[in-house]
Amino acid sequence: MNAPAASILVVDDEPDLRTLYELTLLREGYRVETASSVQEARDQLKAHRFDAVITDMRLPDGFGMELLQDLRDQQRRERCVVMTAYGSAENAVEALRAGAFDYLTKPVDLKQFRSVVASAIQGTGGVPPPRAARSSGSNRPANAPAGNEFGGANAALDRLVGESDAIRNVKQRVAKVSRGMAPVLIHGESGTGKELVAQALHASSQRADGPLVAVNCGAIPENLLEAEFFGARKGSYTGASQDRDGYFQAARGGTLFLDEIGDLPLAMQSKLLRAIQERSVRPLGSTQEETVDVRIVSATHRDLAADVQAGRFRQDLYYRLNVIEIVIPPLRERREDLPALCAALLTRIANESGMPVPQLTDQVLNAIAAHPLTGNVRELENLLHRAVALSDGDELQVDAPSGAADALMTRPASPSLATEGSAATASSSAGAHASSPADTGQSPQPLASGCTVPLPSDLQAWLDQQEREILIRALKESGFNRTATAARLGISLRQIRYRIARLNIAVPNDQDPHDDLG
Ligand SMILES: Nc1ncnc2c1ncn2[C@@H]1O[C@H](COP(=O)(O)OP(=O)(O)OP(=O)(O)O)[C@@H](O)[C@H]1O
Repeated sequence: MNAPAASILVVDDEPDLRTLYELTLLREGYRVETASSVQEARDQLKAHRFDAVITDMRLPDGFGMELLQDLRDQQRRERCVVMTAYGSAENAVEALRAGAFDYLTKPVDLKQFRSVVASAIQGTGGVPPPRAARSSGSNRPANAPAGNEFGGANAALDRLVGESDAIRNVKQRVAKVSRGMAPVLIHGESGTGKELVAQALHASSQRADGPLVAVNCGAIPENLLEAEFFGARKGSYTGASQDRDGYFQAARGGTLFLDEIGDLPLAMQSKLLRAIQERSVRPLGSTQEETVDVRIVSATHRDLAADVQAGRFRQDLYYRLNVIEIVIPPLRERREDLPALCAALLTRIANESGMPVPQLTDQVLNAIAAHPLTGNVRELENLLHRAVALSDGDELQVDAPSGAADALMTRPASPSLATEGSAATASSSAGAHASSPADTGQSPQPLASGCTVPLPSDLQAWLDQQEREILIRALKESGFNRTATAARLGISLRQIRYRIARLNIAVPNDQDPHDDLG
């Protein structure tokens, strides 16, 4: 039995245009009703359910936005596409922010019209005609739930670990805005999970079966940007031996994730803006425009508003990309997520290396929490990778943060500062009192008075040098016996080996009988 074709309500007060849209849609195989005013549209919506509503913005008795508002207030399933006058970017952005699925600019390009309608009815339950389904670039049957390829929308959201209010908000926002075409700008420091959020947006959208193309805008040489983004025809530049698609073409029917968007040079920003506005691109060396149906998600760690002020980023592009903003706060502002994140990351790391999941004890958690983790979840992930690599059996060995190393270097005589537990003293510097685990994650304590260490211009090199000198001294004093040196400094054998290797210390043949263990 064939499912009924998708049904669409077209609202426009100009009879000629209404007829044009109606005929176009009927020819595509949809069922179509029309209305010429807000009131007529309301009557139609009272009497029928549709899959999509396409409405002009200006109507004789009100605005298309009112219909959009009605649909939202009544929690109706119809997706709404708003038609706005050419050049009124504000209206389009306002409509998207208010929950419109997408917008079209007048005079409407019929090819674009068909493609936008096709993507609006995807996943609504209404069946798109075969031709429209093809042009949308998706292989998924119209009524299949979104998110199949990535294990479902929920699975994608579950990968975003954290129970803090901040992460909860992020997840709610992803769930709310994923179904629609509104561009999303994700803002967060490096390593906070921007790419993960982009993946969740894609997987929760009706485009989940289409491609997700991720581009690091800062990593592409400037002279290749245009060809990489828009494609190139054979012979259009030296080395272009055949036609090739760009990111826009590759992302057709899916999502284009533009990471580090703030790194895009100004000239390319203009070209990108044009592609987004026109929904079409012209490959290098081609005379033909190609329509592209992609959703744009971008990300940045920069303050783009400040970049706009400073003239480094185009205001109109910022406005276009930032229709919906998702902010991911740094890890230091959501320390309560640490236990869940550590557990999830450890499970992932252990599974990847085919080993049992190590135990996450309070002591280990405290040692991890002692790190300021300015590199956010990525740094946490690296720390756990190292902890697993250095672990003695089930026991995770968490590196002391460099602040603690500082304490270790300047007070080698105090064994209590060099024990495993000293990781919790991360935030205290030389001479400062060891803080309790509850102090973790706070800003570094000031140096105790009387400490006259000159400020190094390269902290890491300085710390390494101190560590090196201490290790060499302790090794010499124990006759280059690594086990004894490790015991003397209160660290494990594995850790001392790791440090000796890291600092490239040449140790004469060690006759330590334990040394070849592990
Ligand atoms: N909430 C989270 N739950 C689970 N894993 C996370 C979370 N946030 C980040 N990660 C993991 O941390 C690592 C870094 O995340 P991601 O690459 O998404 O960050 P990013 O903000 O895009 O970084 P950058 O700006 O440096 O590109 C990834 O391995 C990711 O899976």
